[in-house]
Amino acid sequence: MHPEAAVVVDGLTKRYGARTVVDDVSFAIAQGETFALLGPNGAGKSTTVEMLEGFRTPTSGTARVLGVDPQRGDRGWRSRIGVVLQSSGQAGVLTVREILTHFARVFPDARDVDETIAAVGLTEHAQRRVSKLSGGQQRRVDVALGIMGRPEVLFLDEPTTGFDPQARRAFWELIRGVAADGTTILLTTHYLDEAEQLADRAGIIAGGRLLALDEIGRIGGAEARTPIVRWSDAAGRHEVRTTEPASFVRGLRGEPVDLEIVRPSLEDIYLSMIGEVEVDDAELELDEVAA
Ligand SMILES: Nc1ncnc2c1ncn2[C@@H]1O[C@H](COP(=O)(O)OP(=O)(O)OP(=O)(O)O)[C@@H](O)[C@H]1O
Repeated sequence: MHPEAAVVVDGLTKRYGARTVVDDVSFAIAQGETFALLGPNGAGKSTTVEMLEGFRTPTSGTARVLGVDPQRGDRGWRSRIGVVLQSSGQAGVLTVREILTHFARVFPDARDVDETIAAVGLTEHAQRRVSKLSGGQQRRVDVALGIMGRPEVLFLDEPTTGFDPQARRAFWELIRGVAADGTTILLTTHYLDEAEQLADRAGIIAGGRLLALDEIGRIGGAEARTPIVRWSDAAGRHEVRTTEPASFVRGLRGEPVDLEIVRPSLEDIYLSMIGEVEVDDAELELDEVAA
């Protein structure tokens, strides 16, 4: 179906009892592509990623990573995959260099330990115990471990949670470098600017269902990105959506107060999509209560 794709997900579904947390999700990620999975808390992002990593068993549907069913991935397959889980469980008593040196031995073609430490900005802390690092610094250790084995496919589950803005930008640079080397990346994040900075394409998931799947600049379609003109006058605040904002503004009389032209951001589009699902779910719950 997608002979060249690094990741193929087809009808992937995960149920816990009567609850469907991933609901018939399908997408493919081409080799070398960076793909972002976006969605609110509890949407099913981590569950999807963990099925691709082979850590959870799908209820139905199929997943292939580098052509292999993750449930059947052997050590050879695993050495081609890099994983940064949502929550880390690093051995705190080891120093940054010790833990990376230890993991470097596991991979057939590991990166140089000190280069990797430098890439994640931890050179100054290389001799410190991981338990003594800040949350954001510990997260960088997780990222270092994820890229250590030069993976062909890298899974990053909320990699920059707890990073300060400077560290986040440094991380983006690092990931751009990893992507430029040809690595396929699946990223989950709550930071829409992070997705815009890094991803070629994105999927938006809510309530386990994939709501949108497109190039990052096209999510929501052209309609959703139509510019908005806002201004005030004696009658109040006005808002008009138009594909020709300049002509529209020229047609306004006098000097409109607080005039602005905005192009809806990915965040605006995302929030309106998620809002619709939440309204649907709320209606469903009300129906259930009424029934
Ligand atoms: N082992 C489990 N048993 C039952 N329900 C589970 C289990 N693991 C996850 N869930 C539920 O599945 C849903 C999806 O969880 P998941 O962690 O995939 O969401 P997420 O999109 O990654 O959210 P977040 O952004 O908060 O990390 C949640 O409602 C969660 O409570």
